[in-house]
Amino acid sequence: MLRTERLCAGYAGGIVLHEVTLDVAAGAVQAVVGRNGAGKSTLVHAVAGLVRPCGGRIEVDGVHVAGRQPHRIARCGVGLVPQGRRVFSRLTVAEHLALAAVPWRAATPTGEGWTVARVLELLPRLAARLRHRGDQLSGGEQQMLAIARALLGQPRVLLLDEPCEGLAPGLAARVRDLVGTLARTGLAVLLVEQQLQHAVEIADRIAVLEYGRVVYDRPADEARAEPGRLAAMLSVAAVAELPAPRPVPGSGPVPRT
Ligand SMILES: Nc1ncnc2c1ncn2[C@@H]1O[C@H](COP(=O)(O)OP(=O)(O)OP(=O)(O)O)[C@@H](O)[C@H]1O
Repeated sequence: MLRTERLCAGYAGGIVLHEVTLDVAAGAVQAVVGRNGAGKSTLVHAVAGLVRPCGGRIEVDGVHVAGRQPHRIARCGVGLVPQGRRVFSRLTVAEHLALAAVPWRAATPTGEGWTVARVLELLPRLAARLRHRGDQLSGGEQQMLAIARALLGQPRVLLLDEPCEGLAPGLAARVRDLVGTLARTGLAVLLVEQQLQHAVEIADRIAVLEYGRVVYDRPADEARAEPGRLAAMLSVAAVAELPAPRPVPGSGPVPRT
């Protein structure tokens, strides 16, 4: 669904991403972990069109999108949940959702488009906050709103830049559950995470970015079997073992978050 091939991107100060090749299948979560400044946000921004690539390819469902304007890439089915949520402090939840809704866009992989009603069914907490302004929401509610906004763009590829950053552990776990649930609707999810432990709970594959290069990219099961190697790559304290995948219901009703 999403493929970056030898993708290079950077800023006036120099190249940050060096020949990054990743494949994210529909229904799968590809986590990208790395230290501060490794280039994780640059990767997400390059895919979304916010940073112009200087080499390589970005394909969404086989269509080469690198270099297109962000709104055109969004129309190709790429949704971004940016780092720090970026909700508007003066707009209400209802106003955010109304602005984000694009019902004319192609349906999601399951054939069902995301409507405001469907999003609120998935995120009932937002339904109870419709009249609240962005600056009246908790961090977790803002994150839910940022995800809701991205879903209303009818993405087939969802880019999440550190969605659990700054959230209390319980809320962060709920966001991770939600990400797993969304992947199981058929979305291809590219999840940028600093916390290795968080990434392995929901990822199908784990890649490590080091100085803008992919130095590791394996199925999550293999990554879980070699926690020491990953910890060394990320220069984090040795982890005795990594958590098992979170059980995400594959069938039955969508859990409420
Ligand atoms: N707008 C920008 N202009 C110039 N340089 C930038 C810009 N944004 C990021 N950089 C630089 O690019 C490099 C990679 O930054 P990036 O934000 O992609 O890393 P990251 O892995 O997401 O880090 P973090 O985990 O701290 O968010 C850093 O050296 C950073 O200073």
